[in-house]
Amino acid sequence: MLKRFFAYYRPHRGLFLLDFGCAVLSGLLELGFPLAVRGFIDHLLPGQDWTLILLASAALLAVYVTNTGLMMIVTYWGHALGINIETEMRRKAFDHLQKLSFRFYDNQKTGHLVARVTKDLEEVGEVAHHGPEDLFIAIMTFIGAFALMFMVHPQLAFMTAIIVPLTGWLSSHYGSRMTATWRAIYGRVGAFNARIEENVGGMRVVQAFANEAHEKALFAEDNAKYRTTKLEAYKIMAASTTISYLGMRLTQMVVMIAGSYFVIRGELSAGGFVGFLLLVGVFFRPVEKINAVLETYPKGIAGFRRYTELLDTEPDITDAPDAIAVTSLKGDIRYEHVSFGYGGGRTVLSDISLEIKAGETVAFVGPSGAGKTTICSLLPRFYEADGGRITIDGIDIRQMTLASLRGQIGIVQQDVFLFAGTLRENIAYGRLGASEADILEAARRAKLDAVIAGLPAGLDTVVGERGVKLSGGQKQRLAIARIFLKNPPILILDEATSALDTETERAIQQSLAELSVGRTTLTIAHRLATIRNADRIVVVDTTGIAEQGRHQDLVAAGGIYRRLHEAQAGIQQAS
Ligand SMILES: Nc1ncnc2c1ncn2[C@@H]1O[C@H](COP(=O)(O)OP(=O)(O)OP(=O)(O)O)[C@@H](O)[C@H]1O
Repeated sequence: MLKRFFAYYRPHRGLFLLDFGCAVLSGLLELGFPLAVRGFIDHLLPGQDWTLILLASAALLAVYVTNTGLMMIVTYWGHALGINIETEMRRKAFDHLQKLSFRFYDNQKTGHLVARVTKDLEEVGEVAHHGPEDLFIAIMTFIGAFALMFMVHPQLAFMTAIIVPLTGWLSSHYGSRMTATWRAIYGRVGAFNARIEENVGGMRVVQAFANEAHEKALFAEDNAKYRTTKLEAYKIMAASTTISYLGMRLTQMVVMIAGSYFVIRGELSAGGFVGFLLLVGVFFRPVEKINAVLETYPKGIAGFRRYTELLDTEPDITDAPDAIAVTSLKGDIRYEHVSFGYGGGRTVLSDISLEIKAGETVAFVGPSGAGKTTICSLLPRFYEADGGRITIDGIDIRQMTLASLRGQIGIVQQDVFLFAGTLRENIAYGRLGASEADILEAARRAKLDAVIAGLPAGLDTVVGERGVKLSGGQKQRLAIARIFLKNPPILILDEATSALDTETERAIQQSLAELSVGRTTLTIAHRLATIRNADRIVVVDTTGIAEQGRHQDLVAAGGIYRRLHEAQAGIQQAS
């Protein structure tokens, strides 16, 4: 994992060396300070020469200014290095999300995924900046301070060093506990992100059912779990900082007593004594650093693990190495012995074979859950068939690049997803970069022009999140306009109008019929009246394709379709 982490430094080698070099230099200058104090007390004070004292002070000032400059470089460029790495990781994570299939998203919570790309990577960025530098400086300062203490007074130095094993034990003990706790915290953050996301997204349902109290209780549970885990982390943090503080003060006491003894015996100068006490402070700085590291490292490591987990999720639907980019397909579709299940051992489609001619309109009907939507979802490869194959114009769809295949298929669903931008942006989603004239033409063909003309901001009207500011019919029209703009040879209309009132449905059906002209159309409808004119009706039930043919023929055949037809005709008469 470490190797994988450091690979991200490669493109920023120069920046890393600059940051690292400056940080090391700054650490060395800090290390020299106690020695300067020793020299000051032992050599300058007795001489009482103000010229020398002022000269030495000026030299010290120069060192301070240099160090300030170094620290500025480290603070800015070090963080720049961190954010560069974080940005690269975030780009990769987001790119990877685009490649993962419906099957992956079926099993994910949005909030968890959002946390991975935002908060997790922020922590990784922090570690990327501070990690190697802090560790190196901690070791350098530790060894450097000890060497200097040894130089000043070896016996005192050994007494101080007794504390070293304690420090080592502290860092490894608290380090592993903190990593585990931070992992848990991230899990909790993901859980309540998901909870908030779902609550806000589904607020209309929450309020419609007046289930606010239920939602509050669920959230309170997640929030309390987060609090408990965070308190656990703070407990570890408090213990480690207290112990290291106590360690330092105790060592200083030992040095005070033993140092006084050596000064009285004339074995240590006054300057050496003060310098040594300052060195004890420097010696303990790595311990403080390690405490800081204990806080940031585990967060970063936990974040990086979750990031790599995401990157390691192999996309299950990808382009074959020899896939071809298809353009202008005619739209002859064949399902050959296709089988499929969503997992868990249940087969949804078993040995389905079906041929649809270019330009033909085929309607799928049948009981709920029979697999009508599933049949259509396999065509753009939203899911991959487990057995058999699907071809368009004789080419296996797995031999086409995903982007080009999906570029040939337009989908209008009952639940239209709109982005929070303007009408213009949402229509242009059908063909990014389309001209104003093309967008207006598509809107006209989808009979959205009257709606646009009635809006003060016209095409620039903001539709609200998921298009909440539009009516169901308007959203459908927008979805149709998108497809007019995209102009694909194949259409999938998935229960596109079943949620609309009869009049709007009729108007939209007319637009859909216009959209279908000259395109191979697969349509799924619950209301048989809307598909009566289809070239062919395919009846799907749990056994597969039960019957197919034109409306009149199927009614005459007296099978499932006839029963469905009579049931619906009965309902319509009754209402
Ligand atoms: N993403 C999914 N993951 C797991 N199972 C699924 C998924 N989507 C559908 N199913 C299951 O597959 C079966 C077929 O579903 P499908 O949506 O294709 O039926 P349908 O005929 O279109 O139904 P409806 O008319 O109610 O929309 C159902 O039993 C359903 O529960």
